[in-house]
Amino acid sequence: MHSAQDMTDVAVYRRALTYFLQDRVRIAALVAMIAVSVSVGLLEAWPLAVLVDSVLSSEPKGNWIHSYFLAVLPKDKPGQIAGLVAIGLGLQLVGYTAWMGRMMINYYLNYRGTTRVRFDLFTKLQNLGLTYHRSRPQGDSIYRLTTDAFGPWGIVDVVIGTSVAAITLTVMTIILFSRNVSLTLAAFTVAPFMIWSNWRFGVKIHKRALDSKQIDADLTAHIQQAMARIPLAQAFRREAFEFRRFSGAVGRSVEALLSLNWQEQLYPLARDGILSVGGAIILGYGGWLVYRDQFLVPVADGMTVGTLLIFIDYLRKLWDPLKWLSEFFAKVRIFEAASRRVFRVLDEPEAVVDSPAARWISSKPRTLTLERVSFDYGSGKQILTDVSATIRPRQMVAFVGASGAGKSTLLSLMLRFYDPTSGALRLDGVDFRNVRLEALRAHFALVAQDSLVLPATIAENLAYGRQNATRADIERAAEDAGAAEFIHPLPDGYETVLAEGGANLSGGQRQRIAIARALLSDAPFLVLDEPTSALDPEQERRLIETLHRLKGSRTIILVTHRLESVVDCDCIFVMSKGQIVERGAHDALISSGGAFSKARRRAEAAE
Ligand SMILES: Nc1ncnc2c1ncn2[C@@H]1O[C@H](COP(=O)(O)OP(=O)(O)OP(=O)(O)O)[C@@H](O)[C@H]1O
Repeated sequence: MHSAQDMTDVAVYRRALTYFLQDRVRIAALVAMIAVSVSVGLLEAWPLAVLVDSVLSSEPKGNWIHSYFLAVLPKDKPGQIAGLVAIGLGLQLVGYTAWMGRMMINYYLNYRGTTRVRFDLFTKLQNLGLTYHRSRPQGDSIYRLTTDAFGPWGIVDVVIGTSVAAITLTVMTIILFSRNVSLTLAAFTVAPFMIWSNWRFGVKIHKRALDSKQIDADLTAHIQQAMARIPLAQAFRREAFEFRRFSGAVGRSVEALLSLNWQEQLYPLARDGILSVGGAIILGYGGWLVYRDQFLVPVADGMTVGTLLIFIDYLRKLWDPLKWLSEFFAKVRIFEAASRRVFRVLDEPEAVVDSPAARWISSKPRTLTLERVSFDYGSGKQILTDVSATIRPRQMVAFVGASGAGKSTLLSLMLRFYDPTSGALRLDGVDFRNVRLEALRAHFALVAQDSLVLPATIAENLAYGRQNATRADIERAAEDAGAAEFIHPLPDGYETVLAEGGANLSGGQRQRIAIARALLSDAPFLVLDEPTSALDPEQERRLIETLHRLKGSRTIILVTHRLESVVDCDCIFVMSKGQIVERGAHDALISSGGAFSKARRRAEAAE
């Protein structure tokens, strides 16, 4: 399959259509509804024409269309009048029903198809690696999911609408020409102006509406960022600066809206102006033709009042199909661009994928081996170089080293957020790349540096990694992580709802929630990135005790700057510039007098 970048337009349309193929029956129903409502629209004016020309006239002047109406009407005049009223009402009723059916099927197809697009896109975004997500603002993915996802339906809708418009216009033109060629030509003198104004306003309004939407999205993002920056702005007295930025964004939004409103007001003005001129031409010229054919030089098949009424009605009905036709290219381009943005993400290669040979392995304590692992984030700058290590089941090990040494990067490889550029990570000798991703990740419970908490209850936060956890499990994990002591005094306890980003918790409390969440998961490896950075010495001591207690049941991999917390680890890996430069138990490292012992001495001196 071609990637979205080099897909031809037709290929994009075809791909858009695939999202609606399973609704073919409904698409057929939609086309049927459209056919009914268009036909009713074309017939609407005929009962009046029949009434004027064939029923009320002393000399009936109807044509073959009239004869169809008359065939179903009674022979007496009152009966014919009543019959035409009934037909008129019936047509209205059928027209409204078909219109309603058309709109409901349209909504249904739109929402169902767009939901499928969104499901695909959401799943893809979830599978795309951190390299993708970190290289783009979050707003980009949100925009694709919320707005661009409507692109494929937009294409289908425009293609159906334009095809119907072309057919309607053709039928209307044939009927008009069959009634009177010169009046049809006169009526069509306003068609170029209709096309021009539809094209001009259609494109402008559409573009301005999109601009305005984008500017509003920017404004929302701006407000979100400004709210998050309030403490910073207050601390650095930047309120006036923030206000200027905010008022600038609001100003742009107002300007965009005004510019859109202006075009929205001009459009009906232009439309009504053109229709009035067209109406005047038909009334003037058509009126004269009726006078000529009926009174001046009467002719059998001449212009009648009824036909004039049809012309006046059809003039208004020309507007919609011409609008569809004149806007086709502009509209389809916009939806095509939106669809391409969706397909581009769907075609994005996934950095980390299950290979066909990947197999399922059960989650249990296993030996983790790093075998000459090297890695760079794609910029060419080597972050890890030839890192080798073996971590046996139920060991507690620590990675220590200066900031930027590559410790967190190494943990990311353990969760297979990335694959190494060379070398391999193995579980019981099996290369990570040969294990199903889900099975692999089930081995690891991560406490990341940022201690992410969700805007949900504390209990839901803790059970995020283990849906079937009982209240007893949750409380035990909270107890072990030292979180229970601040949860219990809360009025709603475990049912307390946490604010977005955990704003109603201290940094240490957030960290303990994240630790409890990891403890609650069944994963045999507990991977902790700086778990004690926000804890006070007492809390840190208790957490280390908990980790020691867990040592017998799980493998613990700790990344820390707090060297006193690694004293009892089975092995300490000292990292520098992406390499392991020392390794061993605490006492052995101290007695070797290397980098670790120097750092430990410096830390003790600082205390
Ligand atoms: N997503 C990324 N893209 C590019 N470079 C990155 C990315 N994440 C980290 N780096 C770089 O990789 C190097 C190692 O970073 P890493 O976070 O692994 O170090 P660390 O030892 O965990 O540091 P700290 O102790 O401060 O957390 C740093 O130079 C950092 O700038």
